[in-house]
Amino acid sequence: MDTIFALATAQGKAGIAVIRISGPQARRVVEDLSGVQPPERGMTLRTLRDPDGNRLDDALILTFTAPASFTGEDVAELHLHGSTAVVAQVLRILSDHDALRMADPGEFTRRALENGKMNLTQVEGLADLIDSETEAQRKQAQAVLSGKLGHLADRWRRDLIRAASLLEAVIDFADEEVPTDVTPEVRELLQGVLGDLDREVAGSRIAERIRTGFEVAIVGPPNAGKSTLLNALSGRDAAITSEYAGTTRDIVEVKMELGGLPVTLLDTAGLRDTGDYVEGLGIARAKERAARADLRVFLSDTLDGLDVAMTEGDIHVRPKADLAGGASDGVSGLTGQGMDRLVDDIARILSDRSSGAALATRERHRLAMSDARDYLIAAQEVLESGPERYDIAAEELRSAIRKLEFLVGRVDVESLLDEIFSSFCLGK
Ligand SMILES: Nc1nc2c(ncn2[C@@H]2O[C@H](COP(=O)(O)OP(=O)(O)OP(=O)(O)O)[C@@H](O)[C@H]2O)c(=O)[nH]1
Ligand SMILES: [K+]
Ligand SMILES: [Mg+2]
Repeated sequence: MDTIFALATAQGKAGIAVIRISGPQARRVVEDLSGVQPPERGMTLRTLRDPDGNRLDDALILTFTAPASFTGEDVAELHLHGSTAVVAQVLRILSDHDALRMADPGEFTRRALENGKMNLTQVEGLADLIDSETEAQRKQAQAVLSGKLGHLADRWRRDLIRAASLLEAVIDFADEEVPTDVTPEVRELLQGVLGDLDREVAGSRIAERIRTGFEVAIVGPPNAGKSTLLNALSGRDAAITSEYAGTTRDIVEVKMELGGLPVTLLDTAGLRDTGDYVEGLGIARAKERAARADLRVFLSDTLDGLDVAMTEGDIHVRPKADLAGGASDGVSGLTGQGMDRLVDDIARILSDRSSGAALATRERHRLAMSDARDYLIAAQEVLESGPERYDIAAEELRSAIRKLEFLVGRVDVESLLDEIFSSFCLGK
């Protein structure tokens, strides 16, 4: 096994930079750099030198011994002064060391997976945690990282293995008197797992949304003040505004955090009949994206003639509240009137929906679980036609079990790994 190294902290100037080294030669490398054998496990302050004895930096060195480390291998961390020059020089010296090579993206985590330190869903949770930008994303990623989805899948798997072995026992008795009727217990086990799977599959789209962000589209007629509102909500001049109707054509997207949730706000072209070819293209885009968005904010006096359907949970708010006087319940991007309430409304609607979020946060999870569910439903049907067909029911159960094993990465994962790890950055 190669010993690998990489900068674990972000590129650029900082108080501290951490270089991580993992593999059988980790301690030897530290000894070469510091001139002293590091403790098996612990922390020391040492001066690092290049092979010619030139001082590189004073570093805090952390050492871990296999298997009690992140990767499950011997690991050393060099906590350096976070100067780009120091980091560049130490990385250069490490590259020249014959026992080392630079890690591939995600390689530390891949080793952790291969050494059984985490399962596949936890790896995904870790990637999400590193990417998380909002409170909801952080909490969701930490739940996945803590192994909750994996534990759930393991419980389902145990129950299904129990059900399959009950059926197998009857099959083995084929020509003799069957000791007991196993159907009730198998039925109960299948129902329990199916109920859980239904709930997880149902909540997985919302969970996926928390991971990737909710889309909120602002729609309305031209000159309603959509772009002005987007700018006010995002606190920057993201979209062009003007008194000319038909200013916005392309969709303008702004990512922001609303009530702890990740939201991408969409500004869209004003909806109207137009003879202008390019404006017409913009309006077609507006309609298409608005229809796909998770939530629409209709900024308009009337909903008539907009040609975008208002669905349950959407918001309708009157524009230019400042012109209507203080009593208006509308919103004004120009003065800020009504904006707090609009933000609260959006956040409340999205967080109500988020309460049903599953632990499954990816399409991969959803597909594995709904496949498992299909096999279980098939098994249920076959089960009711009696012991003669138990062998078929057992086969369906085994297929369901394989899907759950796929979910946590017990089987058939090689093809998945490259895809998952390629999304990691270097040093993770
Ligand atoms: N009084 C008042 N004027 C506003 C308000 N919001 C926007 N305006 C003005 O209305 C005009 C149109 O604003 P925009 O933000 O460009 O409107 P829009 O809905 O994006 O327009 P299109 O992109 O053309 O569809 C500009 O002159 C804005 O300054 C508001 O809340 N109150
Ligand atoms: K305009
Ligand atoms: Mg606009």
